[in-house]
This record gives sequence, structure tokens and C-alpha cells, in this order.
Amino acid sequence: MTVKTPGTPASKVDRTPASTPASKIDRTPVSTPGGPRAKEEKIVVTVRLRPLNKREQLAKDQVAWECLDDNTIVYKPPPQERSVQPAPFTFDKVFGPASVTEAVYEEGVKNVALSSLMGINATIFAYGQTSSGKTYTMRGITEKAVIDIYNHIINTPERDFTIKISGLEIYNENVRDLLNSESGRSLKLLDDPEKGTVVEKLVEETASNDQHLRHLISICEAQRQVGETALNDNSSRSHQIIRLTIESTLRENSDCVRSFVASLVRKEQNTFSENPCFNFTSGLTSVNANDVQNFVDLAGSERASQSLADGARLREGCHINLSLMTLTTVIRKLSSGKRSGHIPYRDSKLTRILQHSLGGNARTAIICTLSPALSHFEQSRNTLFFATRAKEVTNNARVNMVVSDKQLVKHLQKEVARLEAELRTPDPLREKELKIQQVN
Ligand SMILES: Nc1ncnc2c1ncn2[C@@H]1O[C@H](COP(=O)(O)OP(=O)(O)OP(=O)(O)O)[C@@H](O)[C@H]1O
Repeated sequence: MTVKTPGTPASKVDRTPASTPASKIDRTPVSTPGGPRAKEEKIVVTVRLRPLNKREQLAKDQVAWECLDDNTIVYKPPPQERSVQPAPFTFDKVFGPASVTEAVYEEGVKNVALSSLMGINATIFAYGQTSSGKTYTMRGITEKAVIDIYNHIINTPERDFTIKISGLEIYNENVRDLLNSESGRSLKLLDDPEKGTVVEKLVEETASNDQHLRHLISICEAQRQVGETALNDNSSRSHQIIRLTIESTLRENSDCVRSFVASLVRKEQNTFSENPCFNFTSGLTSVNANDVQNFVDLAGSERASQSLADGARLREGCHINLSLMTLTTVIRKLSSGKRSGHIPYRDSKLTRILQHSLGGNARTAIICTLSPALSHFEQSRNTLFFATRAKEVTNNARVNMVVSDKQLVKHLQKEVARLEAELRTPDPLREKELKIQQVN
């Protein structure tokens, strides 16, 4: 079988602005949630190159990409094109074909995932062409995050936690509830002045424990639209968003509450950041926290000529490509640095729902997945262009963090006032208890 050579001639390869200029790459490691603000990345961009799959091996396809180090990936042209040295692409982290999902989680996205336990909404999404490994990666990532969430619960006895889950898919530009798929209805998107875009009547279930949460996630995955294409036997035909809401409340008798009350007396901002319970970047500052973690498994971009799609598959492919194009436009505009320009979030349901993750104050990790095959060179290169753009959103978006701090201070002041009022209100039950203790 003949191997298709990439559509771009070698002469063109080196002229394209393939790599992110070194000056634009912030190589600072992703900071630990709660760590110094200045080091925080807004969008963490990682790339995962999978091994050649069976289909590609049978077709005697060649490996066209090479990971030079933990941050760099480069096109490896076939011998006849080797006269030109392609420019490398550089990202926060690059994972080669031998990498396991655990490493992608630990070294790539864990810090972003854990932000949601520290008061910053977090979104992790996988982007890449069909069959490049998005679902494979996101399943593992979600599982690792579930383990970390429940470990955090065990290690935080001073708080009561409630974990809620909702799941939706965007299929042919209709929003479907994955936890209530029987209704078959397309759900409406509404604009909420505080929360942004909300999905009307989306079912939210409370997980009673980690096993129950895994079960609910598996229901979402089972309900998702999947179909066979020439490139993937189990191709996801929709964008899937699983949202975990982590609610927590300080237990009344915890040391943290006592410390919180003590610091109220001083009411100085600095005292909050000195106290581990009230770190500025931490959701633990508040008596009640309500944080969100989104896991987004996008449908893959595809070429009808490669996926051999027709009929329903072709229609799905058109919707998928269209919404991914809008996502690319949004990322391009966000990265252009023109903060005042129109960003077309409303042009697709995907970008409307993700608006706050892309341009707001959330932390976001994007895992861009690639096939190493030479026959997919163009698609892989487009994915890397997208990743490069996404990385450039960082610096512009950081400005928003300042706003976020101000909002946090306001929120804190409100909490302080509420707690003070609560402390002033006599609690008859507590007084009765104290009297009994005194008598005893
Ligand atoms: N890193 C990897 N290592 C080994 N196998 C992988 C890896 N990534 C993906 N695969 C395998 O490749 C196939 C395609 O992966 P997957 O379904 O995750 O792709 P996808 O990007 O989600 O595709 P689509 O957009 O069509 O849904 C699967 O059989 C999966 O098990």
C-alpha cells in the first residue's frame, strides 16, 4: 500500500510560523494551587503524541513527528524532504508515544484539576483530530481527578463535602443531557447574569461516594453518541462535557473556624494570606465553597475524504468541524491581544458553554492529541497551530486574575460580615449544651 505524503511540499514547511516564538513561551512550571500568583499559567497547553495504531501500521504509515524533549515536538520529514529543517513547536509539556496517561495527568494537568479544590474553577479539555486519542486520554484523566478529589476529602476533615455531577453532549448543535437521555430533548442555553451561560433543566446528581461518582460518569459515557468511521471504530460524534461541582462547608467546631474568627478581629488582608486556611488563592477562605471542574472531550476534527463519511456521519462531521472552527476563531481572537474586539462565543453552543473557561477567570488545561502518522500530517500540524494559539491566550487573560482577586476580597468581606452576624446571634441549643456541661 502506498503511503500518502503530506499535502504541504517540503519547500513550504519551513516558511510556516510553526513554532511558538521562544519569547512567547513561559516555561515557568505550572504553579501549585495556592502558590505564588505570578507563576500561574492561565491556559496550560500540553501535547500528547500517541503510538501508531494498528490501521496505520497495516498501511505501513510512517512516524512523522518526534518529541525532542519534554517541551518540544518537531516534524520529521521523509528522506526526500530532509533538505529543509522544520521549526519545532514548544509547549508546557510534550508527551511522547511511550507516555502513560498517569504521567499526562501528574505532570501536565493535575495542578489545574486541583485548582477546583482551591476555589478556582477548572476546565480540562482534549482537542485533536479524530482517532488521535482524546477519549482515551480524558477517561484516564477523569479517573485520576476523581481519586484526587476523594483523597482531598479524606485529608480535609474540617470541611463537609458534597460532590455533584452533570453531563451533557453537543450533538449536531443540540445539547443533550447525558444523565437524562430518555427525555431526548434538546436543552436550551440561558444567559445568567452571575453564572454566565447555563443549561436549562440539566440534571445534576449528587454522588454518595467515589464508586457512585464513577458509576454516574460511566452512564454519561455510555449515553454519548458514538459511531464507526474509517479512522475510528468508536468515534465520538459529539462534544462531551462532564461537570463536577464540589461544594464544601467548614465544620463549625473545626480549628479552621476558630482561626477564621480570630483573624476576623484583625481584618487585615495580610492575615488571611498568612493563614493556611485563608490563603488568597484558596477556596478554603470561604466558609462555603462551590467550585466547578469541567472535563471536556471534544469530538475530533475530520476530513470527509479520510473518514469516508457519508449520510449521518457526514452531517455529524460538518457540525463537529463547524463548532471546532468557531473554537479556533475564539482562541485566535483571544490570543491576538485585542481585548476590546468582539469574540464570537455565541457562534456555537460549544464556545458559549466554554466561554468562562476560555476567557474568564477559570484555569484551563488543554491536552492536544496527535496521531504520529505521516498520512495525518496536515491535521496534526493544524492541531499544533491551535495549541500554539491557545498558549498565547495566557498573557492576555492574566489581566483578568487581578479582577478575580478583587472579587475574592469582596466575597471574603461578605463572608466575614455574615459570620460576625452569626456569632452575635445567640444559639439557644448551644447555650443549653453549655449549661448542661457546667452542671456536669
Ligand atoms: N496514547 C495512546 N496509547 C495507546 N493507544 C491509544 C492512545 N491514544 C489512543 N489510543 C487508541 O486509539 C484509538 C482511538 O482513540 P480515541 O477513541 O481516544 O480517539 P479520539 O481522538 O477520541 O477519536 P474521535 O474523535 O474519533 O472520538 C483507541 O483504540 C484508543 O485505545
